[in-house]
Amino acid sequence: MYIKELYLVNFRNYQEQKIDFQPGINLLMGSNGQGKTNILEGIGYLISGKSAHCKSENDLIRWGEKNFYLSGSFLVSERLFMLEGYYETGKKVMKINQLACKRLSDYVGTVNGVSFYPDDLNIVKKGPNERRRFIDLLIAQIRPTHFALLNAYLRAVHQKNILLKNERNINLLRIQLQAWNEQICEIGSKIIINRSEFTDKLNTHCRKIFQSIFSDEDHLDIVYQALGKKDLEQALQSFPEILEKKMIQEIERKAVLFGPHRDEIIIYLNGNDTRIFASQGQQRSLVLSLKLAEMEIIRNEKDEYPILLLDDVLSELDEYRRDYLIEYINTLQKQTIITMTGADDRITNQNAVVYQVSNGNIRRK
Ligand SMILES: Nc1ncnc2c1ncn2[C@@H]1O[C@H](COP(=O)(O)OP(=O)(O)OP(=O)(O)O)[C@@H](O)[C@H]1O
Repeated sequence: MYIKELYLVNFRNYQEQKIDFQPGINLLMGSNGQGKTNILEGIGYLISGKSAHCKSENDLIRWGEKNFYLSGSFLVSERLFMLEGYYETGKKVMKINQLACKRLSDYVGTVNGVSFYPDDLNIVKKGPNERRRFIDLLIAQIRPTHFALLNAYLRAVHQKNILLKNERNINLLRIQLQAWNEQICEIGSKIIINRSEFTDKLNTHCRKIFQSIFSDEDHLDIVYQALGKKDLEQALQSFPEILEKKMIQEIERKAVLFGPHRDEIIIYLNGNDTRIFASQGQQRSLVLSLKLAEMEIIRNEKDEYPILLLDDVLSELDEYRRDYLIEYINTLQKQTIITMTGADDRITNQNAVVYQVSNGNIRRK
């Protein structure tokens, strides 16, 4: 699959810009702060219906403007898809082939992409939130209903929180909490099952990739701990019981304390938690492995490689890992869009199309 054309209006530092991409390697070159990452952000937004970096879509609107519009034509299994995104405060419309989608779960998954930004290091370095987000986004690309499950689950948790804060009658509170717990259990179990399945897939691919970019002797293990349990069946069986047992604690604290929104995904390298013990270089190689594993998982499920978006990551890697990634891109021969501040012969020699990005303008070289 690949993006043929991108059109942006009032998106970040672009007033109006159209870009034609080629199916192979596309290099966006320019100095710092010119708008290279913003192009990847635009493509990523069209693919996922979400921003990779901004919590509020208002931040994506060009300063001084009231809305933004994006459109892209994509080729997927030789079929042409036109994706569009429009946003103004309080209104968001995502369209596939001119039809507006009611829910994000109706929109995602049409086109797939894997992006690698320098701050993706947080997937390994930071808390479980980042790893849950990573795996949830991966699942949603293949199984868009996962987004619907997450939304339904978060709504139930939100309602339960309101109840815990406001209901003073303890008997009434208990009855209502039981009803919410049943819902949380039902939806939460489906989320846990999806995450567990995809953690297994990640484990299989990531292990092999990490060994090839690091060393054969290193053993990687990604463990999804649902509800604090390492065993999936045990977690699912004990879910209702845990919620029942913890009810008193939740009433005392007036907050929802347990459920898959708190789950951990721990990445072990030779038995040690990589968040604490891996070196910066090992953490980078690990993120690279996770991203390339994501490529393989999507390819296996969709029979096509996703679009690869790389934001200035070559400069973040040491020479060996950089060579590995360049070799990967060159042999992959699929669409890759890379941002760089300076030319790298090993990429520019590979029939790459080069674009010069300068202050919100793009020119093909
Ligand atoms: N909402 C916005 N409206 C207008 N300009 C914006 C907006 N958000 C960010 N910018 C501008 O976009 C530019 C940053 O663009 P971007 O991050 O794409 O740069 P870059 O070329 O990738 O830079 P670097 O090489 O430093 O990563 C900055 O000049 C910033 O001020």
